[in-house]
Amino acid sequence: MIETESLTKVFGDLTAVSGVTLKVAKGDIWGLVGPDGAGKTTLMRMFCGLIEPNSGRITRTGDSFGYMPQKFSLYGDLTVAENINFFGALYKIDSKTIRRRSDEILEITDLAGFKSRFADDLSGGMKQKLALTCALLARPALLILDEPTYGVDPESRKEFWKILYELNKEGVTIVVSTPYMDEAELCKKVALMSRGIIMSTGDPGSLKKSFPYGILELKASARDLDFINDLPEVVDGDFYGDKYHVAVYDVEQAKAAIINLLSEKKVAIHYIRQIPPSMEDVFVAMTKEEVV
Ligand SMILES: Nc1ncnc2c1ncn2[C@@H]1O[C@H](COP(=O)(O)OP(=O)(O)OP(=O)(O)O)[C@@H](O)[C@H]1O
Repeated sequence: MIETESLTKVFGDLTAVSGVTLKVAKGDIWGLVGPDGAGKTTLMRMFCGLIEPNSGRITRTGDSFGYMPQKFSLYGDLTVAENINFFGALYKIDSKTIRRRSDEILEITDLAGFKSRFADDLSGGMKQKLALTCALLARPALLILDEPTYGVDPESRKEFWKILYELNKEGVTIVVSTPYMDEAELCKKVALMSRGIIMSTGDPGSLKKSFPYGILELKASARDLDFINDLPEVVDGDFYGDKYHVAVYDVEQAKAAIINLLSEKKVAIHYIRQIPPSMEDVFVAMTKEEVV
């Protein structure tokens, strides 16, 4: 539904999107995953035709798409129903159709009981659901969502993703950007983006499978373990909560080297074990490779 070739967008001396070639197929839940400033919003704006690339090519098939920008402007002093009517009118949908469609969508998004509540009085998660409801009014075959769950609590994020899955089952192709790695796991296909570049694309399962390093999880008595990164056996190490994840070339060799080093430094090891890589492990290691 979207295909790009060597898409590049420059702002002054900053290349926000650099030579991006990708394909979003019909039926995808396609996730654009990367940290703040990676270039996700800029790329999505080009998907929507809101900004022009400096070079490269983009084609989007199908004429209907819904877009939920990162900063969606709901009207706080209008109710849920009034916001829906307002956006429906913007899409030039007649009021009877708006009512019918919004009733259906509000059922899916679980907002049916809140029609007369002012948008300002909704929780963050509910606001996002209302924004999604508005983006869905035109019944788009393609939905482009820019960080729809940013800053939303974990429970509401889960609910939001459930809705995305339902919509996808009904045939809506979904393009969604997120800085959250746990959400990357939920996509059918992901593109990992850092500093304007797409580092890798694929389904989360195969990205993890083709990950070239082993991951060791370590719990030890020290708060600072970054000296482990100096070992030649180690690709990269970082804290994940109270555990330390270390990407390594060879699991057994690295394990022995780490145990040795920690014993020299008199740091007690609670445990060290190999674990399967998460999307976050894959992303972090790829970002490091890119810097090197
Ligand atoms: N209109 C603009 N003019 C100048 N610089 C811009 C403009 N839009 C984006 N940028 C810069 O381009 C880079 C990528 O920004 P973009 O918003 O696309 O990233 P992002 O991945 O969506 O991150 P975020 O979640 O913070 O929005 C950033 O360094 C940003 O400051």
